[in-house]
Amino acid sequence: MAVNGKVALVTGGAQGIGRAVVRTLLQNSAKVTVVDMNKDSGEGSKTELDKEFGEGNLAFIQCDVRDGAALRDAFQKTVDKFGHLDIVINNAGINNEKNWEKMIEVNLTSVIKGTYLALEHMSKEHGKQGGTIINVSSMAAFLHSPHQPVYTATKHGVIGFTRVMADASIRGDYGVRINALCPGFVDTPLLQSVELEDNMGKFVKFKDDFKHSMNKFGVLQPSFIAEGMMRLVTDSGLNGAVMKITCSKGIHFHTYEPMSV
Ligand SMILES: NC(=O)C1=CN([C@@H]2O[C@H](COP(=O)(O)OP(=O)(O)OC[C@H]3O[C@@H](n4cnc5c(N)ncnc54)[C@H](O)[C@@H]3O)[C@@H](O)[C@H]2O)C=CC1
Ligand SMILES: CCCCCC(=O)/C=C/[C@H]1[C@H](O)CC(=O)[C@@H]1CCCCCCC(=O)O
Repeated sequence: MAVNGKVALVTGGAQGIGRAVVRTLLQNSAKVTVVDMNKDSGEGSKTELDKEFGEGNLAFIQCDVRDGAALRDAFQKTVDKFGHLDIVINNAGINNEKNWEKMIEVNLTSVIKGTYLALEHMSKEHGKQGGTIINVSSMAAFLHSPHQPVYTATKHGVIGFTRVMADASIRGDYGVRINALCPGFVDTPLLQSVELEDNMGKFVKFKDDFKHSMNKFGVLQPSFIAEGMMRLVTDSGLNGAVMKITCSKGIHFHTYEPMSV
């Protein structure tokens, strides 16, 4: 898929990895809607990006992705403003083992909601033109920390759901490619959460273990993750792929044993 002229929706696009991919999409002449709960970050990011890429290419919609009606409205507003939808990146995520029910809602339930809403606006089963979806998981699904049981569970869930939906898209001729992206540690504000009892609960006493892991595995830049995302967007041969991005191996893919049946 060529990106120029395409319309993208990115959840959690106001900062971190999401903001990096929003900027890359704009650099490639896409129209973008940023869906994020943080009004200040979202409006600030829009102001900066409008200065760099001109007005009319970026919309910011304040929305908590857990609010299904608001998320549905954000998708519709995107289509109303830009005419169609081609790319959806379900990126919004948190690290909160203390309020783990909320974390499941954000990291997994909202990714499912975002995927289904994306299909409503892109799938040929709904008379649309096709498109591509990226769901953001984590390397925590392959090399986990004992201090992140529910974060790890949500990221495993994203992979499982994404792989099944990719198969469903083939079987149902949706015309939509659906892939997962699994970064290692990335230099964003999310990493600061390991220091906070409000986020880690009883696991906060193990924060030095995270620092050790970061030193051992290295910390990636958001722009590199955006590079991987753009490959998932543009490579029409990728569906059901699980892209891994690490300091040691760069951008690569997980391979699964073929199913025996
Ligand atoms: N930073 C890292 O080391 C890694 C991050 N990831 C994943 O990448 C994704 C992005 O993370 P980062 O950019 O690092 O985090 P971040 O904390 O820097 O940015 C996350 C963005 O999502 C927004 N957000 C959070 N909850 C929301 C909600 N309920 N509704 C709407 N927006 C919401 C925040 O306002 C923020 O703008 C997450 O899914 C995270 O789990 C995966 C592997 C490593
Ligand atoms: C610290 C807040 C969690 C958000 C960032 C994230 O998803 C971190 C994942 C790490 C998890 O906490 C434990 C890990 O080891 C994950 C990173 C694994 C990187 C593996 C790199 C392997 C390699 O380079 O070969």
